[in-house]
Amino acid sequence: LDGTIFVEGNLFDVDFSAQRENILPNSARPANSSRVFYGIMMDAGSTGTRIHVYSFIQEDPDGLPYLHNETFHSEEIGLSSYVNTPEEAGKLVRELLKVATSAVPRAMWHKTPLVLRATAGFRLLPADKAHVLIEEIKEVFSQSPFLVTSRSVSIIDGTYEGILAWVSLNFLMGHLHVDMKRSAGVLDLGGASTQISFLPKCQKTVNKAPTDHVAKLEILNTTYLLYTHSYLKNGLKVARLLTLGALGDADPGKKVFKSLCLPKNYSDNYTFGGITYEVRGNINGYNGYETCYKEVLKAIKGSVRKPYNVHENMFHAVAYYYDMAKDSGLIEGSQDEHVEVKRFKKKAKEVCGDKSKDHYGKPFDCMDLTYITALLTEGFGFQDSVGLQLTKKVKGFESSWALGAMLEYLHKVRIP
Ligand SMILES: Nc1ccn([C@@H]2O[C@H](COP(=O)(O)OP(=O)(O)O)[C@@H](O)[C@H]2O)c(=O)n1
Ligand SMILES: [Ca+2]
Repeated sequence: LDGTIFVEGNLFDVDFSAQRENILPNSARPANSSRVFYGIMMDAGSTGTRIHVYSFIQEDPDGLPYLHNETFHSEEIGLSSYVNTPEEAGKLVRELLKVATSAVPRAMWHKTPLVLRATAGFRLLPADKAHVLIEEIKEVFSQSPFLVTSRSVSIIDGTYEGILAWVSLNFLMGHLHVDMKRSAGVLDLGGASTQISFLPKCQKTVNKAPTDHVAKLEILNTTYLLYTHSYLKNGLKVARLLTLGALGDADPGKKVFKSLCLPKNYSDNYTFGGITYEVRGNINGYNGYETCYKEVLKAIKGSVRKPYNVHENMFHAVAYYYDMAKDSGLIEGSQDEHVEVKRFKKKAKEVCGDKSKDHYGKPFDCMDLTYITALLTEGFGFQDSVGLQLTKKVKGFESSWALGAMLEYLHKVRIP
């Protein structure tokens, strides 16, 4: 595990196992001999860039640490949208790092690992453009006072993202520390990709899954087989482009993309990943839930796969599942709420059928709610009566893959 590490501009070769000891410093030991340490994880998502500054307490050196505190800040612009202006991406990262310098005590800066993981927005960029952005971020990191290694900045693949979201949620719920049998599945709907992850209870679910839908995960010397898969382009914002038939168009500037999911008189520009598309409602034809449903299936049929027995698990639905439920009034959002799949359908029908409003301000609500309904039922095979736990935070902490990624970086979980 030897590698190269940058510390304040100097280049060293280090043994990461030794480095690991430095990450959990003796000097931070309180009287009760438990150790406190910090870790900084940036989430370069397709629609936002976030920083999580964690402090952990390590009581048993061989066990999992406990999460003590999290300082979180989010900016609603994805670094991948700076595809043609990398210096702007660098500026945003530098800005976000200020959150870390004020959250981590100065004496701990040089021992605190700084990590950024990018998801589907970066996966969709041409490799050379993604590389330039990553190099820009590495440059900003190397100038920071934190502990930066050759592993600090990378694009994670969808399988990792799915596993790490599962680790985060179940870590926060205490299942990893105590009873794995009570683990919950995770449905994560991002802007550009979507993940489903759960620990199958029946062997047949594993046996029937394609090999790339099953991943090994090692926690404290025990190996688990997770069902996990990430569907690139099935995030909410990219699914809009698929529904409009606009994704991958070489010259979208010259075309108008229409959908029966949009209000008839709607006409505007839609920008994603640094590309702008002209979109309109379809004046000809009936626009409502049924016709919209047929359109959104374009994004799902033939790509999203039903696990053998998806009903054996309880699922937490995070990210856009939560945000859309909250924004459309399906849940109050004051705390986590249990919502049956059919309530997404009911809400979609209500919004798509509401001709009294132009839906200006929220023109995509009909498309988005219909897509979520179709993804859950036609895509993953959930029955209407199944309840999902809509989750934003667990015990006050963000339920994001970022925490799992931090634990993986600290070698507390391994993905062999
Ligand atoms: N810590 C976080 C990060 C993102 N999100 C949600 O994730 C969705 C956006 O996904 P994203 O920008 O990370 O896109 P992907 O790169 O995951 O496809 C929004 O619904 C955000 O509110 C969240 O709920 N909590
Ligand atoms: Ca995400």
